[in-house]
Amino acid sequence: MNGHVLRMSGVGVRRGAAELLRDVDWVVEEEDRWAVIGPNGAGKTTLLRIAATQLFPTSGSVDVLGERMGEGDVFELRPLIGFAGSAVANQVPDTQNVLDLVISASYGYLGRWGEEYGQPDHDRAYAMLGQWGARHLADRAFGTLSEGERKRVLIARSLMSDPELLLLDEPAAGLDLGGREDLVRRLATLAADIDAPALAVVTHHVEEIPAGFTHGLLLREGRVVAAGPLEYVMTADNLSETFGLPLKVERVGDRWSARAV
Ligand SMILES: Nc1ncnc2c1ncn2[C@@H]1O[C@H](COP(=O)(O)OP(=O)(O)OP(=O)(O)O)[C@@H](O)[C@H]1O
Repeated sequence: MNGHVLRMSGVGVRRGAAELLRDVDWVVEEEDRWAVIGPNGAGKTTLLRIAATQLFPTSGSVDVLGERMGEGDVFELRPLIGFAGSAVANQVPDTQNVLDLVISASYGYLGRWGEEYGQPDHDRAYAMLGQWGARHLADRAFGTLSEGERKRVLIARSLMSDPELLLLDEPAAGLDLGGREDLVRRLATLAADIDAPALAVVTHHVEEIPAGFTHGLLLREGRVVAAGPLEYVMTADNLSETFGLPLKVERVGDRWSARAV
């Protein structure tokens, strides 16, 4: 696997005249925990969908878990890549049972289609739901869950197959303050687990970067403003350029905050 979980070189995505991503280089190693930060429309979801092998770039090369995209069978890779976000949530029928949604992820499916699962699968699905504070939701229909409950169920689902790369697209979006802090704390616990997969979490807000995250990638209008260890990337200059306004950035303990000056 050359030590890299993910390597993008010169990646671009074009749709008509629009350049969604431009010349993106990004290397994720096994032990990395990345925050991908940028304003609305910066290309964050597009970037994550490429990493999840759901979208093929127009230019450049992508290696995921040792496979060059376009050369191997992506269906074999998919159970090794956990992916949660609104792109996944939007595909889940409202009537989908939560336990079935989680358990079926071990085979890369989105919901149950009559296949049989053993006791170990059930035990792991309950364990994953428990780890994300959602065990009590196992028998509910997905459409009846609150936004925060959906987020936690989808993260539990994304970990079901014991992936080597976990991609979370705006896991804290739409959560109230308590819900956000609970989620950020759970993500910090995951980040501290040496057996956890490589992580990449998309957010608009530096306040949502969990403790223990190691790297940051700042995106603006499809291009990388800065990428690397958080302490080097999270400067006022870099974040001001990323969001297009003068910002003051502070590190408060193991968390970050930013506000306009
Ligand atoms: N098929 C398409 N044709 C043209 N433009 C597109 C297409 N798909 C996406 N875009 C544009 O590409 C840009 C990047 O979209 P993307 O969803 O990756 O951004 P994002 O950083 O995740 O945004 P947000 O934070 O608002 O979710 C947006 O301006 C979007 O409108």
